[in-house]
Amino acid sequence: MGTDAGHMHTVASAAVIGAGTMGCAILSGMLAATEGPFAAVGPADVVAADPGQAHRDAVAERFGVRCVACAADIDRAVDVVFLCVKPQVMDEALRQVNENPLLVGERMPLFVTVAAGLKTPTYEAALPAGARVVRAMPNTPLSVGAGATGLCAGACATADDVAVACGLFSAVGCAVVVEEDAMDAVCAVSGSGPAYVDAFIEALRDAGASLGLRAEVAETLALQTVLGAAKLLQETGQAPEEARRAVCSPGGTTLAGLDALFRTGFQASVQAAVAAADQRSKELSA
Ligand SMILES: NC(=O)C1=CN([C@@H]2O[C@H](COP(=O)(O)OP(=O)(O)OC[C@H]3O[C@@H](n4cnc5c(N)ncnc54)[C@H](O)[C@@H]3O)[C@@H](O)[C@H]2O)C=CC1
Ligand SMILES: O=C(O)[C@@H]1CCC=N1
Repeated sequence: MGTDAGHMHTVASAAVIGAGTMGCAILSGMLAATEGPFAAVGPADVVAADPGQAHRDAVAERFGVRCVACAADIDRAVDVVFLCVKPQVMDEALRQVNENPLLVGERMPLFVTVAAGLKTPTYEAALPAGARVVRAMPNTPLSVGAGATGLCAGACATADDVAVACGLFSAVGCAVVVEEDAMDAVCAVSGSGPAYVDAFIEALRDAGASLGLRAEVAETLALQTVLGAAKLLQETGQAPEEARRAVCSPGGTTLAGLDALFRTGFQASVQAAVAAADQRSKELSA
């Protein structure tokens, strides 16, 4: 990595191992970045590795980056390697990284992993001693530039390494740094969170349909309401409690609705969902 005048490390080249949903979101973020550590990275500086020919063709076409079948085939040294394969095949992907002297030689890249459940010591044990690892837990809205990512540093990662990883995830949403023991909670809140919000939109749509709205109309209204409520909070900086009160007229419809929502256990349901996901994340990483 080079150092610019502001002493912030800049990235000149990167590899993405696993060009699926997350890998493509990361490719898109790094190639679109006009500021931050990835600002200078262009398609010619990036290589993607994926065993799926269809994936490779799609990625080459969409991003104009070079594609190879696996990490062992990467034919250049890079500054950062993003590990974006499923946890179940991470062993194999790391074995292929280890087969490549350009990736595990004297000048090792920074490794940034997005796999759920696998802890940084797992990577540090699989890679040569001294490997710098940053673990990230993004979510699916990353692919539309609106991700929420929690990150933590492995034992050998430097503050600059964390800043580099944050720079990427901030380009496609927001990024927060946490201790590794908080990663299960991050997974439970924001990693899995888009699915809870989807379930809420489904429920709001179905409730509207049960009142006689056409399902498409109810879905359009439910979706835009969730998007709009989140945008209002983000743009005004209001607390959700405050924004919620602004919707409520005394003796009006919203208070009647909220009363029923809370009486029937909405907060307890969300609490239970996050606790169950946190527990499952702990089991998966045990
Ligand atoms: N989908 C989600 O909501 C989230 C996923 N994650 C993590 O992101 C990682 C990737 O997930 P997705 O992108 O959703 O999966 P995906 O299935 O869309 O992409 C994985 C890609 O890895 C490729 N692959 C398999 N073996 C490989 C190998 N040895 N070398 C190179 N590529 C290989 C597959 O062909 C596939 O294209 C997972 O570890 C998951 O835990 C993290 C946060 C949220
Ligand atoms: O469901 C899962 O296990 C992964 C982690 C966060 C989102 N998807």
